[in-house]
Amino acid sequence: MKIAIGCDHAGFKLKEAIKGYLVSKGFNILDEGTYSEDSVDYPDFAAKVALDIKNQRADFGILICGTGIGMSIAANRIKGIRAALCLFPEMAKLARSHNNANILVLPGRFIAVELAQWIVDAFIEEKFEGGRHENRVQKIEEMDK
Ligand SMILES: O=C(CO)[C@H](O)[C@H](O)[C@H](O)COP(=O)(O)O
Repeated sequence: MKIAIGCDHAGFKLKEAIKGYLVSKGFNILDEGTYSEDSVDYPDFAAKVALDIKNQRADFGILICGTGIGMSIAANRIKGIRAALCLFPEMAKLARSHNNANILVLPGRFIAVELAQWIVDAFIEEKFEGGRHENRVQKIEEMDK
């Protein structure tokens, strides 16, 4: 599985930690930056990761900014993207099983590394349930038209 990951300066430290964690578990990582704590604009990195998913260069995306809010707003502007800001593993499971989310968003300034790792694990392991949720996700897709 290939995972695209991106962040702004506020998410850089957590991005590095999550990247190392995923590499140690054998995942193939596409690191779209940023590559330091120098101030940058989160929409630039949200767009890179969202387009990686849209154009099938990666299976899932992970985006990290200070709160996770800016990255969520920006990534969800790209057609076909369902980016979910998750604060607990259960939210990540539901983002996958109910919403078929394709990008996990994390708040770099408000979460410990260990909890973020549990959230990432939950997101990656969970599958979309389909069924009643299929129709709901389809209705979201139709809003793009
Ligand atoms: O978009 C955000 C707020 O919802 C992110 O948390 C950004 O990381 C944050 O705005 C960056 O703020 P800074 O003062 O420029 O470090």
